[in-house]
Amino acid sequence: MSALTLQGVTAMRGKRMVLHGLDIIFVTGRLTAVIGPNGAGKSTLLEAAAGLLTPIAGSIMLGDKSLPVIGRRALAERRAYLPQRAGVEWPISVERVVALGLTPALPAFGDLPAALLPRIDRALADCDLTHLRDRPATSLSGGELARAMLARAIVGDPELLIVDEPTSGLDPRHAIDAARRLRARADAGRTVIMAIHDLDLALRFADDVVAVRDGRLLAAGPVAAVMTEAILADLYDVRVRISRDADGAAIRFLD
Ligand SMILES: Nc1ncnc2c1ncn2[C@@H]1O[C@H](COP(=O)(O)OP(=O)(O)OP(=O)(O)O)[C@@H](O)[C@H]1O
Repeated sequence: MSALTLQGVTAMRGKRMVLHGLDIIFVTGRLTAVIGPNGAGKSTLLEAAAGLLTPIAGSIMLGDKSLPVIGRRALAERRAYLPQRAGVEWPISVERVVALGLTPALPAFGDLPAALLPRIDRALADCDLTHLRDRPATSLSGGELARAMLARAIVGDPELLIVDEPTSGLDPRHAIDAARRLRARADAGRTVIMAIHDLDLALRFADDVVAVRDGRLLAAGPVAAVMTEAILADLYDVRVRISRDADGAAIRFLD
């Protein structure tokens, strides 16, 4: 299992410079939350980390090899990426959508190998989708579809799991379940990276936090070191209070 190391990563979107020389290590066996205001560059950072956006400068290494050296095919077998607005264009079943996460492990033609079916069953159950498995994915609610997309990302048990806003649109029960799933992948030794706006979930479930503002690293490190009132106030430009009680910590944004 391998850490993901970014060195001096600079990236553009169209003609705009969006990431400016980022140095970050995403540690194996840890769940890292990427936080920051809208437009900070979180999705761009995740796309670059997934090898789907090529930086104009800097390097990204998975273990001791850079992503271009690993190559697209081998990378597809080792990492899964869930984009922010994942959607389905065709009315294929939820089960089929989840099975797409196994594509790198599938033969090019024919039915799904029976040996892979238990993995699909497990991912469907983990994301509370068993009762929806035969439904066309195009008929799902936004939150149900988000759960199907998360199931697709985790079904292959990738060593590098990168998810962009995995809890967006989910009700509290399913959001907590999703965060717990990602936590479990990290506990199983995978490198897990999630961009997230729900800071209470980040505080509760993440090990490390990477705070990005204007395409630059504002802070990175263990949750307790980064999710402080001072750093969050600086990051979001709003007053912040973190209150703690027997049930844990909660973040309040003040005017
Ligand atoms: N195709 C594009 N062309 C030009 N600029 C883009 C493009 N895509 C994104 N951007 C810009 O890049 C910057 C970073 O966008 P990005 O989606 O990475 O931010 P983010 O932190 O994920 O935001 P959010 O929290 O709103 O999802 C933003 O200013 C955005 O407007």
